[in-house]
Amino acid sequence: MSSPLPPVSQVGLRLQGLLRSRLPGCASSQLRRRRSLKAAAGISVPRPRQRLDGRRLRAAPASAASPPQLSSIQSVVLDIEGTTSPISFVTDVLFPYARDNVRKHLEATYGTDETGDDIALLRAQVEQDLAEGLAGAVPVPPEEAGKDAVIDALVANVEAMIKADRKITSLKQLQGHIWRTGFEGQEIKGVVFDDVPPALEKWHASGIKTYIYSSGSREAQRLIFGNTTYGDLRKYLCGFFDTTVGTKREPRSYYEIWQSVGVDRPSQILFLTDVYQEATAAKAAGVEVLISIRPGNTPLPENHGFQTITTFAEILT
Ligand SMILES: CSCCC(=O)C(=O)COP(=O)(O)O
Repeated sequence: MSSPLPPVSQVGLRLQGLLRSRLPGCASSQLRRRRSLKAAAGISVPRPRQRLDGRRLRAAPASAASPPQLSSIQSVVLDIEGTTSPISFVTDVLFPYARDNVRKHLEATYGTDETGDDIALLRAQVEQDLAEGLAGAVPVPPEEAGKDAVIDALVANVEAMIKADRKITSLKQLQGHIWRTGFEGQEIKGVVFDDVPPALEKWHASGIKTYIYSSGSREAQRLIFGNTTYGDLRKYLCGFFDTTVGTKREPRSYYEIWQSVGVDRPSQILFLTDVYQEATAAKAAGVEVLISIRPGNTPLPENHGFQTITTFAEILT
């Protein structure tokens, strides 16, 4: 499963000589085949946009100390918090919204299948936390104790989980459902850095497939990218991965993503993250990694050994 990365000096940001006959975005080879069949039958097929040529793919000279090469990248996988979006958007907007609305959400949706699933996942997590003696875990009484007692206990657990910034599926799934109300009511807008939309658009146009891998649930990811201050960016994205594929600090998760993305080698995937442990896990799985340095991010360990970027514009021009 692992394939060693080239030395940092050889890893770079120039996406040169990328797939010569790519269709824009997420089009599969099956779609490519359908296009050529239709073309052969004389049916008019919209032409994919011209691939980027070498000149347009040159790395931005200003920010890259030594112009880098990532000549075989076919897919880009993006972390959200600290990479596509400011950490403050997550910690100062999303998390408080979930904390402030968890009780209201549970009260309004108690008895629905969706919330029943959310509660079952939370119960299982709390039982595990209690068995491990985790601080902040509160027993959740059985349903017979009544809706109010169950909700009181759930709210206490969820508040503790949010405070501890736990990246667990049970919390993330519920948060996504709470955020949905905020996005639908336009109380929340997805925030991405200015350089993200143009990069997504250019990668899409050049046939590079871009995916999101976040601890936030896939539904939450779709809400964020579907409702950004730049509009709906989902048209540039080919898929979403969350903790159901595994946690972001385990190499196995990146192996699973590689299998789903479907490229020949993990080294054809570029993962961008701000978290050193995630970068290390991805690298161990043979995936190429760049670390994102954004305002407000946690400083990296000294001698971390990864190449860094401060804007996606360093990966394209
Ligand atoms: C779907 S975005 C919400 C972000 C979130 O809940 C989170 O914990 C951030 O995780 P990431 O893996 O994007 O750093």
